[in-house]
Amino acid sequence: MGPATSENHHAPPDTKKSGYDAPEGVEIRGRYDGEFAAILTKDALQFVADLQREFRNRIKYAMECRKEARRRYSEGALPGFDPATRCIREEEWTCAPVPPAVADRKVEITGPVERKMIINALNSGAKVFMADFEDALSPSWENLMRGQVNLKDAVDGTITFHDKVRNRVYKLNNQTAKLFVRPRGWHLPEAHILIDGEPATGCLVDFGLYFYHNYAAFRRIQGAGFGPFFYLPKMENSREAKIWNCVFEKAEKVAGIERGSIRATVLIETLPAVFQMNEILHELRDHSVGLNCGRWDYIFSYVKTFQAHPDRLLPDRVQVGMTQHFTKSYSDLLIWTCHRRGVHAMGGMAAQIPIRDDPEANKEALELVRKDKLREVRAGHDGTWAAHPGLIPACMEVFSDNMGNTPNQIQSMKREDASTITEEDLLQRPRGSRSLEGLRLNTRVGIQYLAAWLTGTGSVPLYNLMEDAATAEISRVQNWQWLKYGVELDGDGLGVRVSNDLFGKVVEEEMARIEREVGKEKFQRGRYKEACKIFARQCTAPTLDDFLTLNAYENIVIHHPMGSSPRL
Ligand SMILES: CC(=O)SCCNC(=O)CCNC(=O)[C@H](O)C(C)(C)COP(=O)(O)OP(=O)(O)OC[C@H]1O[C@@H](n2cnc3c(N)ncnc32)[C@H](O)[C@@H]1OP(=O)(O)O
Ligand SMILES: O=CC(=O)O
Ligand SMILES: [Mg+2]
Repeated sequence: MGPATSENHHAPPDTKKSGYDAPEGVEIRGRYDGEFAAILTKDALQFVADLQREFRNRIKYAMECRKEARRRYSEGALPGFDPATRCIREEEWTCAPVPPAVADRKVEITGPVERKMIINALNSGAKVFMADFEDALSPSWENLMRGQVNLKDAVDGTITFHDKVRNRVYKLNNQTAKLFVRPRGWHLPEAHILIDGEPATGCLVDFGLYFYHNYAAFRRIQGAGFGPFFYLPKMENSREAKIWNCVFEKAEKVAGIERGSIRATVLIETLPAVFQMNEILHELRDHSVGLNCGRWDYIFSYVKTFQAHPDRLLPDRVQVGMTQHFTKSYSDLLIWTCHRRGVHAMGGMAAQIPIRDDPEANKEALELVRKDKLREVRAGHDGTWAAHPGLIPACMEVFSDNMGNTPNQIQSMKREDASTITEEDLLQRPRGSRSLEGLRLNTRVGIQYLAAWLTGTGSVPLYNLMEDAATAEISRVQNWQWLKYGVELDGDGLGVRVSNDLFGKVVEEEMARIEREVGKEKFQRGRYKEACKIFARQCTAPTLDDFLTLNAYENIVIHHPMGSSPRL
């Protein structure tokens, strides 16, 4: 279901039509709901509009710079350290001290801003809950606005949920995880909110509404005078971090709270950003609580950055883990950089999740998670991510056993040995083989993920692994890369070359397999055919789409009143 199209994207605001009381120049095209109206107040929307108006040109310029960098990489240039910012990398400086409320971040659970999951995550025993508007959330109007309602109730401590089928009421424990919120990346628009006739920037909507409604309660209840806390995704350059820093400063000024109250952890999850870690921390030095190894988007970004480099093709997705030389170098350099600057170096997400119906497989999955966490804590990471509450005891045990009573390893694991890591280390080609089974799995996973995303679910269990937008991206771009360069699949001894014909056959067979696996009824009810069309188009596109979610976004936009869509 796509939006109806119209040329009328500079129409004046009409609050009578939308039902919302929007300020001058702001138009709401999303469905009216009384609960949403309590979030989309005139003052909150004015705050978002002020952010949009002040920063829109800088955001557009930053997105142009991304394109320009991509053009250079496609002409053969390699990403690397910027000679112009050498002094930032070489001089001694530190970020503002870590707020006591988040000194200990040994295990952080992540999940979409869904009501029951928020309660479960906050009660999970993790130190932090990263509430996600990005990789784990399908950004439909309903999900985004419900997410804001849920977060407000969570910060206020009043959130409850009644599971009518199981007659179970969920509410918060006395002790809960500290809340971090991850807004969308800079690239995603919010098509249901127009500001001066243009779709708003998605992350300014997520940040602005959440900050506006929650900063005071958060600082009182959660942050011990600091906060709110954020995770910032998918940045490529310190220029983008500087915009966030200015957004934070403006928000602090408007709210009348001390500069440096807001704190954020930046995900280093693009290849260009690994060369900018000092610069990113420097821009955010009064607002930083560290960096995080967003490994899945990082692998996706490796393919995207090298889309025109046939000598840098990825092996099967399952073979690209954190023990490859390029990913190990990235994690080691991140730890050294963060600890030198006095902030947390957070680990990332192992994709395994509990397997309920197979104790032996469950044991193996848990063992893989333990192994991954042991590698992280021994390397010097201060904490890690868990996708599921069932993994928290094991992750916590590994980190606690290896860190003793200290809340973090910022002082004890300096990792100065990592200072010798070079550009070559960070770019080294991943090793492994490619197989037809890899192509099949990418296809099966990509289509099923997209089908879930189109129906409003942004993170799903598939074949006993967590799949979200970042992991699905790897499936998509890997297929694209293999098709583009007609690679030979030699991993299973078949030696066939990937071609449009082969891919067409694989898509057909995998769709039949998906239908068998999910059942005819679910297959018919779901959006599998639509997902298949989008996924196949993305894999065979002559030029690589920047983001799966950006490309597919118009399929989840629903405007009210209908027939009045802006151009994205
Ligand atoms: C690359 C990245 O960006 S990683 C970060 C983004 N990705 C994520 O955050 C993924 C988060 N995890 C999830 O969404 C889910 O765990 C999935 C989709 C992987 C698995 O979901 P399911 O198979 O439905 O989980 P399962 O049925 O085992 O859930 C059991 C219980 O745990 C809860 N649960 C599962 N995962 C989470 C979570 N991450 N947070 C809170 N509660 C959770 C469920 O709500 C359910 O609760 P209930 O027993 O009260 O009903
Ligand atoms: O956001 C995390 C990632 O791995 O991507
Ligand atoms: Mg990510």
